[in-house]
Amino acid sequence: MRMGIKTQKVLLLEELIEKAGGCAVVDGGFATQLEKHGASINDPLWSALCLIKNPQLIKKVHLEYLEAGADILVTSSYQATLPGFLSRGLSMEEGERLLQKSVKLALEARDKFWEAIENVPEHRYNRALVAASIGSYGAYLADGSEYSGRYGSDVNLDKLKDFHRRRLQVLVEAGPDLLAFETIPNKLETQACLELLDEEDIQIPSWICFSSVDGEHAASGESFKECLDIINKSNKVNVVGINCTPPHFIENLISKFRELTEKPIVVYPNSGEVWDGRDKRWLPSKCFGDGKFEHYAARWRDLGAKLIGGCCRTTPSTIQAISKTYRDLTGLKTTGRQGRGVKEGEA
Ligand SMILES: C[S+](C)CC[C@H](N)C(=O)O
Ligand SMILES: N[C@@H](CCS)C(=O)O
Ligand SMILES: [Zn+2]
Repeated sequence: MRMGIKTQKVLLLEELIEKAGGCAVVDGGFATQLEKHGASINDPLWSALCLIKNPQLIKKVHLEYLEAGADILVTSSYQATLPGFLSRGLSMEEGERLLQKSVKLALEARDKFWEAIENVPEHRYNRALVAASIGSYGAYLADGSEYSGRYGSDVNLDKLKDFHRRRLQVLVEAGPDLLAFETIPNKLETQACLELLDEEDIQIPSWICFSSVDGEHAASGESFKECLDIINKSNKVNVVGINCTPPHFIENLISKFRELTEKPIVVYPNSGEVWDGRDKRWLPSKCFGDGKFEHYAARWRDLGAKLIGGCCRTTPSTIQAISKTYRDLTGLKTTGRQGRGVKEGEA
């Protein structure tokens, strides 16, 4: 019997985690790295502006994260939305093409990198997977509400489903390996994502990641128990976790999630700086600063997280450090620039 696409893609993800020694590395702050290269994204479209203005820079950033050792690339579609593009005077077709392009650029970067590396003797990379980013409704609002979950009384389940539906369809048709729902701040949007995955009968794996501003609850203040109880009933969500949340909250949140779900856990926190949605800038971290990200990351792996990376204000050097830490812990030896993926004695 032929294996369904769902099973194939889930297997790809499981195999990747296994090949990486039990914990695969997600890339780091995508928008952050665009800015490091001089991109100006102080705009309602934020990083998605580069899909219009400088798509080649997007590919370059993906390649930098691959080079650093990322096993999973997250696409540039976090704040790429059809209403966002329409409000800039683009047509529906142009908007859909930009969404497709976000996946295409990541797939091209992955294939280019893998072609260059796969025949290099004793290379230590894994063939990366591409996760299509689906930022929350709050990301589209561009008012910082992905960190509060306060969407206003006019926003109900149907409105959130309408907002997400067409983008989800277009991204899936573009052929990513998985879907990454990012900075989901409340239970209502969780429910909307779950219903859409079912209604659209999505056949690729997905993760749902929450933001948290207190290290205990979802950003809205709702309990993670409420959010995870509904996710646990879905077989369309393969992995759950936290992104764009200060790193000093992550240890407690992994332990909490492990009590609340049997699904594998993904964490990719930010640097600890705090986004000021009104002034559109990062404010210095209040509590984070002494520990190094990769030392925290070793602990997150020990606690059982299966996918670990960085979000805003982390860079390829963060990812390279995490990748090296895991390799050392797993007894994976290095050759050349950046080795991962082959156990000592196997090479
Ligand atoms: C992850 S946040 C820093 C992205 C930007 C935000 N949605 C805004 O546009 O203000
Ligand atoms: N994938 C997005 C997440 C922002 S919170 C980015 O890295 O830009
Ligand atoms: Zn972020």
